Amino acid sequence: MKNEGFTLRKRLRSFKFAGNGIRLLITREHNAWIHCFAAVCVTLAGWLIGLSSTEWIAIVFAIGSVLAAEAVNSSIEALADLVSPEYNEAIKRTKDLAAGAVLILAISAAIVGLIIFIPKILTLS
Ligand SMILES: Nc1ncnc2c1ncn2[C@@H]1O[C@H](COP(=O)(O)OP(=O)(O)OP(=O)(O)O)[C@@H](O)[C@H]1O
Repeated sequence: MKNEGFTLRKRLRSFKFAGNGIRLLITREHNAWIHCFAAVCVTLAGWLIGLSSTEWIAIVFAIGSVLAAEAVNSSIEALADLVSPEYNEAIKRTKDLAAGAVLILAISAAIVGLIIFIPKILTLS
């Protein structure tokens, strides 16, 4: 918490906390399960169909962006629930905006997937 000096040990500890955040996302957040399932399906499809390096870069960024947004959304929800468990208009706006950010990235990721996969699927048939 305090701004103490730089040490490698503390930086490594930060990685451990971040890893715990990823573990919480994957084990506790139901929406993240859906994103992970979609990510596994897209990765398998990409592997079977055969994607170029550029296409993999787009897919990896799309998957990473959605999961990262879901993690931020979940952390905002957790904080909001702590600050105001009772109904509050500002909390509603905050949660809806955070959820909207996830939806924007999920739609963008779906469009990226369609742009990459549709031409390949059409040439298969
Ligand atoms: N304290 C609150 N005050 C006002 N509105 C709230 C409050 N808590 C939740 N909401 C409304 O309910 C919606 C869903 O909130 P919730 O925290 O259940 O998120 P969720 O998207 O269902 O996430 P999860 O499925 O991970 O629990 C919010 O987007 C918001 O519109």
